[in-house]
Amino acid sequence: MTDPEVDGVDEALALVGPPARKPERHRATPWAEARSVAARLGTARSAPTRRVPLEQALGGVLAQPLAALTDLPSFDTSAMDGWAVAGPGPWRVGEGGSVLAGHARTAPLPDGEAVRIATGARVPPGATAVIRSEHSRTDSGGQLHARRDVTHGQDIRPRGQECRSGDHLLPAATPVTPAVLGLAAAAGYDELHIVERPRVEVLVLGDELLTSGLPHDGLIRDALGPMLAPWLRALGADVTVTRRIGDDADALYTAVSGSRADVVITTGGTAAGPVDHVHPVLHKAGAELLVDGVKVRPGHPMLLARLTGASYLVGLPGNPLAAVSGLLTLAEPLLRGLAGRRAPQAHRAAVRDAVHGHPHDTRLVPVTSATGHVTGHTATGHGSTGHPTGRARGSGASASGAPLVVPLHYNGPAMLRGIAAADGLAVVPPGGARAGDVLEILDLPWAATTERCFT
Ligand SMILES: Nc1nc2c(c(=O)[nH]1)N[C@H]1C(S)=C(S)[C@@H](COP(=O)(O)OP(=O)(O)OC[C@H]3O[C@@H](n4cnc5c(N)ncnc54)[C@H](O)[C@@H]3O)O[C@H]1N2
Ligand code: MOO
Repeated sequence: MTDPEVDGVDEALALVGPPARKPERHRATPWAEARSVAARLGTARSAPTRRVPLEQALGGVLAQPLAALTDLPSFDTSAMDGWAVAGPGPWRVGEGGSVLAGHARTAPLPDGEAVRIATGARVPPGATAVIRSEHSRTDSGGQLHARRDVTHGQDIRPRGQECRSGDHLLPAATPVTPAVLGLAAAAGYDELHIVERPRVEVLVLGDELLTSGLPHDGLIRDALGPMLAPWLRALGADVTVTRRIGDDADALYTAVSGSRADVVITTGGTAAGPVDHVHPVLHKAGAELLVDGVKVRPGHPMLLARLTGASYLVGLPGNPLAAVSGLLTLAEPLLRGLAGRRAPQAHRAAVRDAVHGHPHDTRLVPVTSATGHVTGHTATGHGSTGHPTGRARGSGASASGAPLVVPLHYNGPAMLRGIAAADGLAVVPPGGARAGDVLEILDLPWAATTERCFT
C-alpha cells in the first residue's frame, strides 16, 4: 500500500494553491530552464588551469588534449617469455644468456640463431618472431625447434603499435581517472595540465542543528553538512570549508560578502519564515537573483544568485531531499562548467511502477536500477513484496528495451532514506508517469556509469 507521506507527494500537493491566493514573490523558473541557466553560467567563464604532478591530477579534467610524447611501445617488444628467433628454424641457441625486460642489448641476432627473451624485453634487431617457451623444445645437440608453425612477427609488439609520438590520445575535458593517469605515465608525462577545481564554501544555516548525538528538545542532527562536501567534491569542486552559521543574519552577511570562493552554497533559510535570512542577505549584499524558485518538487525555493565579483551563490532549501534536488538542478550544472567538464550523456530509463506527479511542477524521485540492491523499500515493494533478499524483481530492461528503474519510497522532502538507496533521480513530468514510461534519469556521481568519484 502506498503511504503518501512516505511517497513525498502530500507536502508537494498541499503547497499547490489556487493562483490568485498564492503569495508569489517571484516567478519560479521551469526545471529544465533553471538547469540551462546554471549550465550557461558555468561555461561562460574560462576556467583557470595549472600543471600538477601526475599524482595530484586524479579527479581533475584535462585542460588540453593528451598527445603521446613517445611511440608506444617505444621499441619492438616481446609479448611472451620464450625465444627470439631469426629466419626459419631450427635455430642455434647463441651464447650470451637471456634478453630481459629493461635491458638495452642491441646486438643483432644473426639468421638461424635464437636467444632467450622475456616478456617486455626489447626484441634484438634481425629477430623475425618470438616463440613461446611452451611451444618450443631443444634437442640434445642444443638446437631449438618450434612445436607449431611460426609466422613472421608473431608475439612481437612492433614499435608504435598503440600510438606514434604526437598522436592524439584523449580530448580536452576528459576526466582524469586512474586509467588516464596510467596512460599519461606510459606516454611519457610527469605532469598534467588540468582545469582548476572551482572553490566552494558551504554555509549551513539553522539554530536547530546538532553535529553529534541524538536529536533532543526539538534539535535535530545536521544531515547536510556531512553530505554536501563529499558530494560537491564528486562534482569537481574543491570544498574549502563547511561553516555553521546558525540563524544569524549578520553572520550570514559577513560570510557571503567576505567569501573568496567561486561558489557559495547555503543550506536552509530560503523560504519566507521568520528566520529565513537568505533573500534579505542577498539583497543587502547587492546580489543579482538569476533563479529565484524552480518549478520542481522537492526543492522549489532553491535559488541561484550572482554575487558582486565573479562568484555565485546557490541557495539550497533546508529540507534534506529538497537540498539534493537543488544540488542536482543548480549546483551540478554550474560546477560542471566551472570545472571544465562536459555534460554527461543524457540517460533515460523506464520506470517499473507508476509515479505520482505534481500538477504543475517536475518531480525528482529517487530510483534504483531494477537489478540493484534496494533494501526492501521500492515504491511497490515496501512491506508487500516480501522479497527475501531485498532485491528488486525485474530483468533490468523494460519492454521498450530501455533499462528499467524502480521508484523508491521514502522520497518526502525531509527524507534521505530513498536517496541513500538510490542510483539516480527520475525526472517525473507534471502529471506523473505510468508504469513503463521512459524518463530522464539524473545519475548520482558515485553510480556505476560515472567517472567522477575518485577523491
Ligand atoms: N509557508 C510556506 N512554508 C514553506 C514553504 C512554502 O512554500 N510556504 N515551502 C516549504 C518547502 S517546500 C521547503 S523545502 C522549506 C524550505 O525552507 P528553507 O530553505 O527556508 O529551510 P529551513 O526552514 O531552514 O528548513 C526547512 C526544514 O529543513 C530542516 N533542515 C534545515 N537544515 C537542515 C540540515 N542541515 N540538516 C537537516 N535538516 C535541516 C529544518 O529543520 C526544517 O525542518 O520551506 C517549507 N516551508
Ligand atoms: O517540498 Mo520543498 O519542495 O522543497 O521540500
